[in-house]
Amino acid sequence: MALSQHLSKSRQFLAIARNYSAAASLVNVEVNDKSGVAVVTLQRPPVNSLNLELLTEIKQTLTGLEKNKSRGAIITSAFKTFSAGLDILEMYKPNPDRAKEFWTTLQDVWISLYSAQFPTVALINGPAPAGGCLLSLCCEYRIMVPKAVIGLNETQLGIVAPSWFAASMENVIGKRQTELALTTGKLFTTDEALKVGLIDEVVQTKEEGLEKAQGFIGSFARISPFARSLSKQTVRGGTIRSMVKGREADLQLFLATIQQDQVQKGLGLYIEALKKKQAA
Ligand SMILES: CC/C=C\C/C=C\CCC/C=C/CC(=O)SCCNC(=O)CCNC(=O)[C@H](O)C(C)(C)COP(=O)(O)OP(=O)(O)OC[C@H]1O[C@@H](n2cnc3c(N)ncnc32)[C@H](O)[C@@H]1OP(=O)(O)O
Repeated sequence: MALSQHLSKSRQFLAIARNYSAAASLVNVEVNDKSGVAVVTLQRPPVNSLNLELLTEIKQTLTGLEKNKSRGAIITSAFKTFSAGLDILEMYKPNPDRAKEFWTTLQDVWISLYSAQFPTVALINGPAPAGGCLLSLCCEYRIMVPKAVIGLNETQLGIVAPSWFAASMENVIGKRQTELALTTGKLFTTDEALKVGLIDEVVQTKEEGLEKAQGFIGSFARISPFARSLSKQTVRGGTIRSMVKGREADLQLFLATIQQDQVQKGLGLYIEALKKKQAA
């Protein structure tokens, strides 16, 4: 499709996305007029913790981008935190039906973002623990600001990162580093993340990050989108197939795990600690 035609379609999507954003407003989508690349900004205050509503909007946004054959997407945050990960309140004293929908929607978001046909970049403009890190690991390229942290720190909450969280990290930094990171619940500083390959670039500001992200996506201008996306599928297909095959068992494991007394106690203490931190 010619770029002008494509941009016209993108603008239509933007209009729809804006209308949608106006109604719900947890995700803002802006399509760059020149490049056709969508900047997807998470905006659930205060820390973009991923609750059912935010995950649902992310899922709908990704579906819209895929339908409109997006040229690319940059995922970032409107706040100083990229994302605080899963909303702990979705797992603490949960309503079983909501918990089921919550986890299923998280799985859907992972599948859509991990297998997106268009190029994806995470512009990590602040801390990205646990589910925040997972979102960025689904992308093809990660750009991060200094003085932030990123990692799958689940063990520090007394819970275990599911196998597809671990696989997402392993595909980026390898088995050895993933095992060390997961068993300790390590949160990498920006410098450490760069060293281990968990992120690709460090930028000083979000604006610089947006330019770099556009540059990364622009680097595919002369590559056939068909060949590009099939190559991505070749590399990621095994991980996606195994997640999809195991998703019902994964859901049941999640529901059973969060009902355990020990897990509930741990989550309760963690919530208290977060609140005390703010009061101090
Ligand atoms: C094999 C096993 C299979 C299945 C297993 C089953 C289950 C396990 C799977 C579970 C996977 C979980 C993945 C996750 O994502 S868990 C969430 C982990 N997140 C964190 O540990 C981050 C916690 N937050 C922070 O460290 C800081 O908030 C942060 C650095 C992000 C920002 O710091 P800042 O100083 O800017 O803000 P705060 O004052 O700390 O926070 C502001 C308010 O936001 C609340 N908050 C923060 N994080 C969360 C969160 N994740 N969920 C809900 N609420 C959160 C915080 O309490 C403050 O609230 P108020 O006091 O203002 O009410």
